[in-house]
Amino acid sequence: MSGRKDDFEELTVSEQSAAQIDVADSACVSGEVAMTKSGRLLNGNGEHTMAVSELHKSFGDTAVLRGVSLDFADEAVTTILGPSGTGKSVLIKHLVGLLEPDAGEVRVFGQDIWSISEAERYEIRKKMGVLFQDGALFGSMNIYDNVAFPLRKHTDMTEDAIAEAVMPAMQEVGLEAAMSRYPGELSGGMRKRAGFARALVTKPDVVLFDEPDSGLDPVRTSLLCDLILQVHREHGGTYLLVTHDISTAKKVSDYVGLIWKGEVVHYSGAEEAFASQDPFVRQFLAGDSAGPLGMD
Ligand SMILES: Nc1ncnc2c1ncn2[C@@H]1O[C@H](COP(=O)(O)OP(=O)(O)OP(=O)(O)O)[C@@H](O)[C@H]1O
Repeated sequence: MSGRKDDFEELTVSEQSAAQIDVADSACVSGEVAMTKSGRLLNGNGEHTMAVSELHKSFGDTAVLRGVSLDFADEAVTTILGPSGTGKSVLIKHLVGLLEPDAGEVRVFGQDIWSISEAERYEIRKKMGVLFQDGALFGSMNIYDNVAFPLRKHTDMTEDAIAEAVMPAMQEVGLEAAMSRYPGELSGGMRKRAGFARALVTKPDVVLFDEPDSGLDPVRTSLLCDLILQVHREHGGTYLLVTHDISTAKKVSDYVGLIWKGEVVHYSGAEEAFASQDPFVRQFLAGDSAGPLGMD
């Protein structure tokens, strides 16, 4: 059932992408880190499950993150909104250790992940589930094997134990009837759900969603949001979504941040964000062309 390729070079681009992020999908060890429930957000010094501080990242001459500081509320769903190209995916890649900051700190489970060894960073990544934009599924594996992949790769679980973990994840996302199909045979919404099952199968304490709504119509986006909320209600965890879709943010968020040109221009509880009179927030949420947010 595995169909797994071991040689990275032989994989397609999409499979390489999945292989790179699969390090974030592995067995979760709950309760290792004492979590604060303070809900303190911007620039706090408290130990949240996940926080970034004065994060800077440039590619060549282009400064993408310019001093981003965010505490992500534990056991809540936070959405970071922002126009395309503003650095949202780059932020997520820092949190899972796929990109190293030029300056600043990325703290996850109480550790500055760039001041520890690669082996320690790897252990932290294993406690995080990630749903990347395209689901990052292996095209050469059926859905069951895709979801089982992190368990086969990072644990010594037997196939029976793996099935016991994979089947509930499949049921949770409503894909039990499609598990022998290949990603190329699924709709975009089904691929997202398969990616979500893959992110969930290790029961991670942290789940990151990079534009979960990308490529989905409004109804499927809404259904996926319902699913995210339902799973969060059942299992808890610290969830972070990045998106430019306001309806997604309205539906799922406990907290909302807005990033513009690599800086946080707003961060608050969701209710406050959607009622905000801040000109950046108002313009973005209203989709107005007039205002402080421009094309460049
Ligand atoms: N590895 C990289 N090398 C060079 N430039 C990069 C790299 N990764 C991201 N960038 C650039 O960083 C900027 C921010 O990209 P990012 O993908 O984070 O945007 P985003 O806010 O997620 O946008 P979208 O909503 O369109 O996905 C873009 O200009 C992008 O081209």
